[in-house]
Amino acid sequence: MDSTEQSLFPLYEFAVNHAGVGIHAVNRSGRTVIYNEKMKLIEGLELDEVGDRTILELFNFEQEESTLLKVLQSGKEQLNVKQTYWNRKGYEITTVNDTYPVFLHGELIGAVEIARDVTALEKFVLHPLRKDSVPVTFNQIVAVSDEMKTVISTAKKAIHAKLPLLLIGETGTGKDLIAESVHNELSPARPYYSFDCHRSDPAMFDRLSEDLNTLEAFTLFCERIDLLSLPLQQKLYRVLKDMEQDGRLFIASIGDDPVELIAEGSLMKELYYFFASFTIRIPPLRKRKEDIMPFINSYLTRRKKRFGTTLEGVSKEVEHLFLSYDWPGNIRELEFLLDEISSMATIQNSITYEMLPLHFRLKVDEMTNTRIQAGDFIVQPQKDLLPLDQYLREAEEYYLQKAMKMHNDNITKTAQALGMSRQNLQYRLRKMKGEK
Ligand SMILES: Nc1ncnc2c1ncn2[C@@H]1O[C@H](COP(=O)(O)OP(=O)(O)OP(=O)(O)O)[C@@H](O)[C@H]1O
Repeated sequence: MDSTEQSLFPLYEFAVNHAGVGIHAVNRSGRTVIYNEKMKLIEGLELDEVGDRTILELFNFEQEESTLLKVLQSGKEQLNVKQTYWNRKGYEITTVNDTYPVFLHGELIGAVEIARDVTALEKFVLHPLRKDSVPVTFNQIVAVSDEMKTVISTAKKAIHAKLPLLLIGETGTGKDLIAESVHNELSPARPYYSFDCHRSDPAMFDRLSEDLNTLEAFTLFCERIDLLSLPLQQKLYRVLKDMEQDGRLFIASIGDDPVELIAEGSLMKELYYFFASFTIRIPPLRKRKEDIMPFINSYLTRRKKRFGTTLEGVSKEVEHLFLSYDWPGNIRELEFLLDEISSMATIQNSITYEMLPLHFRLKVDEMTNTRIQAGDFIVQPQKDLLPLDQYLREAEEYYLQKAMKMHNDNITKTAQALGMSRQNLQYRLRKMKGEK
């Protein structure tokens, strides 16, 4: 390297450190070599913490979740990947990342990730009812399907019983809304505490008991207790046991079947029993598609009232797509999509296919093009052969879908039948749905 190039280094360094996007570069073996100021802010780390660690040591990533590692392994760029994860301080972060492999003389020497922080934006768009600062009540919950009607009527029974309540459901199914509605129906005047287990550290448990023990009556909602480590679950259990008394209502939520969570060691049995006097299972949206259109109508009406937008409905084609799609992120995913569409709409009355964001169109196109049939795997002289990779991928997808169906979508049983770990099966299913 000549001295002119060397003299440019301080300029490069300055530019990298003052860039408005996070920049993280790793070398061929995954060790961090560049980590700029903005990345430090996004990920809540100090530079000396980054030191000489690999990214797997730095974050609570599963190996397959890190885009930097994926790019190092594949040598292919990954653009516009949305990633939500928890950094080492336990804060939830959402970024949109572009990750590139870097080659020198044709040889891969590392990878660079450029991250835009959208955490604040996500939080804002993901809680529109709270955005309106209207206290959440059962009236705001869309419940047209029989399944959701049962959820609401059971929640109302739990209010009368005044017993702890456990809400079980995938992410985005509305557990938070139900907890808040229960509280507001029972006694809106008393304090409501929502304790976000994703983001808590041991010190927060001491604060929780200090703050709450001074109060006679309150509602405490512990959100996603299954995301706490077992030692912190034990700590929470002890804090809660000390707090139990009349006038205090405890609600918790978990993201998966409790029997499975206990069996795999992610949920402490005693903590489960503490909350399980009443349990309510909120089915995923794909199992109650009757709620999709009513939710869209209620969303558009609310938006029209608030922002004077013109959108009033969706075209037949879009309705058909929405009803065929599986909504792995449940109502939250649908709401997020509607936020995206309505913020781009100008004078339209109806959401048409052309107004759907590209990422969603790609997902549904893939879904409609790849309904794989058993016959697709029969080798016939009149049919072109598929490349082996594609054939194996499609065969795997077909086989997993069948296996899941045979076991009523139960991950543990399907994984057992297929002789693989639950995590491995979940990873393959996520990959199949196109989630990163
Ligand atoms: N039945 C519903 N009616 C109206 N809005 C809903 C309904 N279900 C969910 N939502 C909306 O979807 C979003 C996600 O809901 P919520 O935060 O309650 O999900 P959650 O099950 O608690 O998810 P997580 O487990 O990720 O915390 C919220 O913005 C809420 O407004």
